Amino acid sequence: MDKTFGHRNRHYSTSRLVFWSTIFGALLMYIVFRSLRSSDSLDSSGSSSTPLHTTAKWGGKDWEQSVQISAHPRSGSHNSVLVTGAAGFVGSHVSAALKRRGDGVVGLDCFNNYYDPSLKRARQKLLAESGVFIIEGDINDSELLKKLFDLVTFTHVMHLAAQAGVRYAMKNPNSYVHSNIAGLVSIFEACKAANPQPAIIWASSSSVYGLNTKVPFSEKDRTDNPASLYAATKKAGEEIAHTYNHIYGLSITGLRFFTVYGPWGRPDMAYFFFTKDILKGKPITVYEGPAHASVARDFTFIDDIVKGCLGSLDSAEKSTGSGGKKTGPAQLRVFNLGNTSPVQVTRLVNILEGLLKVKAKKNVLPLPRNGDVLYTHANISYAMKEFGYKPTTNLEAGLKKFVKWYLDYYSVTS
Ligand SMILES: O=C(O)[C@H]1O[C@H](OP(=O)(O)OP(=O)(O)OC[C@H]2O[C@@H](n3ccc(=O)[nH]c3=O)[C@H](O)[C@@H]2O)[C@H](O)[C@@H](O)[C@@H]1O
Repeated sequence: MDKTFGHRNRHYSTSRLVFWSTIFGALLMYIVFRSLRSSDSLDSSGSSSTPLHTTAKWGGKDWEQSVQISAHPRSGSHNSVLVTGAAGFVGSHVSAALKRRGDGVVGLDCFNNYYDPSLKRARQKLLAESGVFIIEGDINDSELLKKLFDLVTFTHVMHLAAQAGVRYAMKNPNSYVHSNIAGLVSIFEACKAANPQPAIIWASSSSVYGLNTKVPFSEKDRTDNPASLYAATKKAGEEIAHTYNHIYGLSITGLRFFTVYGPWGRPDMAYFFFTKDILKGKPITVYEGPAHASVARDFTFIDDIVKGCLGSLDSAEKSTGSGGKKTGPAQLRVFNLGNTSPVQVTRLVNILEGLLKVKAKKNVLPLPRNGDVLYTHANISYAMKEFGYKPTTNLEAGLKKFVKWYLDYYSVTS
């Protein structure tokens, strides 16, 4: 009886083992499958993990040589610029423009999977062809930054690496703190310790104006009504800039970009995925404000933004610190870089329909409380006065260039 029971018991234990092994195996496969999926680019539902997947490859003799060659200015220029986020939308355009005019340029990018990394790789390839080397690494890697500043005397840091996107901040808040706050501090720390210290130009955002209703937005306006965590991290960045300027004598210029668009743009932005979805015949969601109020943006074309970035770099004064100590007051500026001509999102859709020759399937929905604001409009007189900033591309002309690029790029690679 005992034996039988014992045997039955053993049999029961074996089947229990098989049962639990199967469950455990299935669970393991599910976890592996999920982690593989999350290393793909962000899907439209925005499901993602924290932190975003990145790549880091640096160090060694060949690497050091590539950095130094890339940093070397051509005759006529004395600038060696570190561009963070160089494989990103604005970063790649700015790197190319700096290189074209003879500045030495070293890029830094973590190639994370917030959106399709193959687009970042394609930008990297183009930049490599024009002699810009992009380091694969994280702006939070202080060891890497130290090594870089030991290798090169940077005259400027164009800090464009960031966690972008207004609505995604609700899905992955920590990625904003990691890149836009911790990452910014890490860059400032490296710059403060460098000798001589570089001047810093960095990307803030029009979103710092948040729920302000007085338009056009001026740099003199208060910015203490952020509508998204993204905006709050950019606003925090502006305050952090103030302290590094005040304590260490770093020359710092913040640029408040207004909804930048154009060729090689960001797939997470509305104009980009509207184009994709309209071409596929998929419905798009167009937000509207209370009482059917139109939502509008001061859409700014990338070439105008590049001119603004170069203008602010060229007008930046030197930092005054040395050996981590301030020796005198240093420049601290914030500029709006917009188009100063807001356009309704419904109009943006009409322009795309015309360019793509496809009618959009529109779902009009009330603006969800997801960080979006109703309206943006830049007053650009300060940038105009300081370095002659003057945008010249309207939305029709800019979207025409974007659509041309989009059709070329995706028919070649897909
Ligand atoms: O100006 C800025 O500083 C910001 O501009 C953009 O943010 P946003 O203006 O929200 O750009 P999109 O996400 O492309 O949205 C553009 C417009 O389309 C609307 N939209 C967006 C998505 C959608 O499905 N439907 C829709 O109507 C939004 O409400 C918004 O009015 C960038 O994504 C931010 O990284 C940047 O900092």
